[in-house]
Amino acid sequence: MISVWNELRVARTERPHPELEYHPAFYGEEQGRQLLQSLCTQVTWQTDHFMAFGRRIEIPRLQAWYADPGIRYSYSNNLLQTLAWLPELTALREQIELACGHRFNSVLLTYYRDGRDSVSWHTDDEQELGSEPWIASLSLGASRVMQYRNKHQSETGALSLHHGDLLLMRPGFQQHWLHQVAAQPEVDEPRINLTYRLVAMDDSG
Ligand SMILES: O=C(O)CCC(=O)C(=O)O
Ligand SMILES: [Fe+2]
Repeated sequence: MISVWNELRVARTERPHPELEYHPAFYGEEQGRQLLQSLCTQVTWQTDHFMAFGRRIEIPRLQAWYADPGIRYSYSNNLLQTLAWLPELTALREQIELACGHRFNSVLLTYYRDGRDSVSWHTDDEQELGSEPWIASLSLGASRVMQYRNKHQSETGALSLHHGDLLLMRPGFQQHWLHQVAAQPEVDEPRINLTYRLVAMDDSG
């Protein structure tokens, strides 16, 4: 597969680093609007929960998980229900694989209904992703800020992710950095983020 990433611009952050590759407007404006619209209505959005201090708390966003047969994925002890691929998501997967020269077998969709929805500091370092994951993240809809901070030093950064932008997180990013999309109460439009991942097959049956 030919990688086109060498033609792309690296994220313009306060201090750009080699573990992020940023391709603004990877997806066209109108094409993106149509995809956003169709995902809003066709995806089986799930409300997930986590346990804290003995209480079951709803996470502040909706999610959906699409993957090849045999792939199972859980985070924070939540096993995500695997849905069968929608044609739109398969087409996008091919486009993204071609652009970045990496294979993906699953996608986590996150629906931020408005600026009150968020995802707090975390790293995508589940065991199933292996030690050196490539994760491709496409943003649709409202612009939101992704912040990241180094796990070992005080270094931080932020990136404004706009409609149609593609961000490739290289191996090393999950190992050394945490990231979050904090609440931005002034945002009243929805946003969908898709993170394509390569998850190891579950052999446990
Ligand atoms: O919404 C984003 O840009 C990031 C989402 C994220 O961190 C994730 O899906 O793991
Ligand atoms: Fe993440």
